[in-house]
Amino acid sequence: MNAAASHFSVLPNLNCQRKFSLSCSDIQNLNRVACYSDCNKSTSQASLFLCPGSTNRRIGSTNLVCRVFSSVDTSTYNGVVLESPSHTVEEKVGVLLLNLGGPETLDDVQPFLFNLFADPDIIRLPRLFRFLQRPLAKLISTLRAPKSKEGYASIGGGSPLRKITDDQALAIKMALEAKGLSSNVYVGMRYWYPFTEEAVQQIKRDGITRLVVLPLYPQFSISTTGSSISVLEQMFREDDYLSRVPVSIINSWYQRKGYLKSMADLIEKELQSFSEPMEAMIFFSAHGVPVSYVENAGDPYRDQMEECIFLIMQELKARGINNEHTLAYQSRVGPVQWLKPYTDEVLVELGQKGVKSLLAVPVSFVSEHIETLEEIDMEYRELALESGIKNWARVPALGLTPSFITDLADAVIEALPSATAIYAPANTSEDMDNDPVKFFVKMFFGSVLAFILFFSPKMISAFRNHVI
Ligand SMILES: C=CC1=C(C)c2cc3[nH]c(cc4nc(cc5[nH]c(cc1n2)c(C)c5CCC(=O)O)C(CCC(=O)O)=C4C)c(C)c3C=C
Ligand SMILES: [Fe+2]
Repeated sequence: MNAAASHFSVLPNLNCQRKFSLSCSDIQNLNRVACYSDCNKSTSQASLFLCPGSTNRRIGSTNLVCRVFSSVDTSTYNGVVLESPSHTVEEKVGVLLLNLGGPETLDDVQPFLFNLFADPDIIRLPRLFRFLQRPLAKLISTLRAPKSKEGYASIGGGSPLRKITDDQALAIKMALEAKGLSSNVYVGMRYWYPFTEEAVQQIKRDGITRLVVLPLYPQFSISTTGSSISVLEQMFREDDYLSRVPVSIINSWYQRKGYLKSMADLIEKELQSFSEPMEAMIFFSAHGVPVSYVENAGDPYRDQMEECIFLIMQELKARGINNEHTLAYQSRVGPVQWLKPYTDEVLVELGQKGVKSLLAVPVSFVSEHIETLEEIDMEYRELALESGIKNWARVPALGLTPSFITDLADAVIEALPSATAIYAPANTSEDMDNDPVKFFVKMFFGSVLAFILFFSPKMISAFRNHVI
C-alpha cells in the first residue's frame, strides 16, 4: 500500500470477538490487502481480498466487488455485502476530500482570514495566551485583509479553489465508479464553504457506513492535514453515530507512483516550452511553514517535501531528464522564521549567478490558487525577470490530470479496507480554566504581554505583508 493511511485507536466497546475469514469472488485477480473489520483491532482482525481486476468490470452499487464470508456473520464495504444468516446489509462508502478553502468574493476575504488565524494549528499560541486566539485572529485578519484582497482582486475577485475541488470530487467519484466502487464523494474545507463540519453532517445524513478521508495535500503538515483531522476527530468523537463509522485517513500520498509520474509528466511537458529545455533549472516552490513547526512541534512537512522532490527528480532522471533543480519555500506570513530558503531570495540569487531559464513547479498543492496564480505567476515572475532570468515558465497544478485522479481513486480503494472507528480521548488538560484565581492571573498577564507583543509596529507590518 502506498498511501500512508492512519488509524485512530478503535472503539473499545465493540464486542466482536470473531476472527473473520474472507474471500473474493474474482479469485484469479486476487490482491491481498490487510484489513481490519469494524471490530476491535485488538480482538478481531480480518483479511480482505480486493479484486483489482474489477477495474474492467462495471459494477453498480448493488453488485459485488467481493463477498465476505464468515461462519456466522460478516462485515463488508460498499459493493461488498454484509451477510448473516438472517439479513444482508450493503455498506455505503463515503470519500471525504479535505482542502483549505478560499474566499469566493472580496467581501469573504476578511472573514476567511479570521477563520484561518483563529485556528490554533495556524497560530500556535502558548497555553497562557490561548484565550487570545480569537481577538488576535480578528486583529490579524483585519490587518492582512487589504493585502490579501489585492491578491484575490488580481486573480478575478476570488479563489478558484471551491470550483476546482468540486470538479476533482466528481472526477474521483467517476474514477471510483469505473473501478467498480460506488461512493459518495464529499468536499470539506477548513476555512471556507463548504466547511468540513457541513460535509460531516451530510455524511451522517446520507448514512455513510465506511469513510475514506483524503486530504488534497500531498505532504502532511500540522497546519493543513493535521488541522483538518483535528476538526474531524472532535466531531467523530462527540457523535454517537459517527464514532462508530470505520474511517481510514490517508495522511500523505506524495510517495505514490501515480502522483510522482503525473508530476514528472507535467514537468517534462513544460520543459519543452524552452528553446533549450536542458538548460532550464527546475525550481520547486513549496508553501512554507514556520520553522518551529518542524523543529519544535515535529511537523514532518519539510522531510516529506524534500523526499517528494527527490522522488520526482528520480522519476525525471529515469526518463533521461537531468536538469538542475532546487527547492525553496514561499508565502510566509507574520514575524517568525519560516522554512528556508525563501523563494523570493533564491530567485534573486539565481539571477545574480547567471541562471537564464527557470521552470517554476508548485509542489505543495494540487489546484491552482492565489499562490500559484498571483504569487508565482505575477510577483515571482516579475522578480525573476528583474533579477536577470530571461526565460520563465510555470508547471500547472495537477487539477484534473487523468493519471493523477486515477491514482487518487486507487489510494481510496487501497485505504478502504483498513478503516477503523475513530476514537480519540477527550482533552482533559484544561483544568487551569476551572480555577478562577489561576484563570484571572492568566488573563491579566496574558493580556499585558499580548498587548506589548502584538501592537508593536514590527508585528503589525509583518502581518500586513508576505515579507517581513
Ligand atoms: C501545503 C499547503 C499550505 C500550507 C502548509 C499552509 C500553511 C500556512 N498558511 C498560512 C497563511 C495563509 N495561507 C493562505 C492561503 C493559502 N494557503 C494555502 C496552502 C497552505 N498553507 C493555500 C492553497 C492558500 C490559498 C487559498 C486560496 O484562497 O486560493 C492565506 C491567505 C492568502 C494570503 O493572504 O496570503 C494565508 C494568510 C499560514 C500562517 C500557514 C502555516 C502556519
Ligand atoms: Fe497558507
